[in-house]
Amino acid sequence: MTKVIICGAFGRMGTMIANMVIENPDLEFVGGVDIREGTVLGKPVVSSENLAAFIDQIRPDVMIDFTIAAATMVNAKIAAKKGVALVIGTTGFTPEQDAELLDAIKNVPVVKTTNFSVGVNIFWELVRDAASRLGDYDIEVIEAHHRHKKDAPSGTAKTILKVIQEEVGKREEMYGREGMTERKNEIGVHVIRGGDVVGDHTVQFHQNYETIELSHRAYDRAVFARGAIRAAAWAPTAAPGLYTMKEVLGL
Ligand SMILES: NC(=O)C1=CN([C@@H]2O[C@H](COP(=O)(O)OP(=O)(O)OC[C@H]3O[C@@H](n4cnc5c(N)ncnc54)[C@H](OP(=O)(O)O)[C@@H]3O)[C@@H](O)[C@H]2O)C=CC1
Ligand SMILES: O=C(O)C1=N[C@H](C(=O)O)C[C@H](O)C1
Repeated sequence: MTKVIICGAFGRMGTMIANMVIENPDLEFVGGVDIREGTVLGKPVVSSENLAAFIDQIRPDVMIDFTIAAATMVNAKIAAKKGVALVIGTTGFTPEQDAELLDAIKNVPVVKTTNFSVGVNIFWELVRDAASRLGDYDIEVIEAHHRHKKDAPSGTAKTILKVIQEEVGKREEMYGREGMTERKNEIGVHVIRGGDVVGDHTVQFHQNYETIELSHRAYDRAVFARGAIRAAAWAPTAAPGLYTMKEVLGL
């Protein structure tokens, strides 16, 4: 049985993942980490200050992290120092934070992706294919999320931009437009926040007289949670290193 701890255990993703872990015969939910201490599904939840001692006592195989970037910078480093495999879903890292984190946790297997849904992992490949063929089209990226989301643009949108840039060459990213904004050879990026939108991502390719639009829409956080669970079962079996869902899903 793979022993799992969840960082961000009281959060939207954390609670959903905890409920899926207890339903999975190959995984055992042994506790959590969050800002407040307490319990989730009868298991202890500790704060960052007590995480190292908690790991010594509980000896988890893997920590799943869905928090905020500043918290991951602390908690993932503690877990990696103790040899615990990592599944990281948190988004909103600066490029500097990302580089520092990945260097600090390179001694353990790490599955880190901005989106754990199978559909989005396929969607990124469709976007790559379209961008490789439509490099002379005007490209716009649009994402929408619930009113509580803290980071913008979404991690998934940042990955979309990276994929497009890899195919069409480096273009300036234009975040929203206001005033006199004649279009240049740029990629437009637009962020919508409201209500309980789970996560929508659209890429538009415009040319005179035609538009091609690719969209992914998540209707339930279960699509992310399920992917994180698959990654948690897989990560402790892998050699130390950085992986994405491509390796977990065998894409
Ligand atoms: N990769 C993917 O597939 C997905 C990624 N995400 C990402 O996951 C992250 C979390 O999303 P979501 O669950 O909606 O957010 P929530 O705000 O619901 O959950 C985050 C939890 O982390 C807690 N937290 C804050 N600081 C710390 C800390 N220092 N140590 C431990 N816990 C802490 C929060 O506490 P408090 O509320 O008290 O601040 C909260 O309970 C976001 O970055 C989001 O973008 C989300 C869905 C899918
Ligand atoms: O915060 C969210 O909710 C989500 N965050 C991830 C992101 O930033 O891309 C993934 C998903 O879109 C939901």
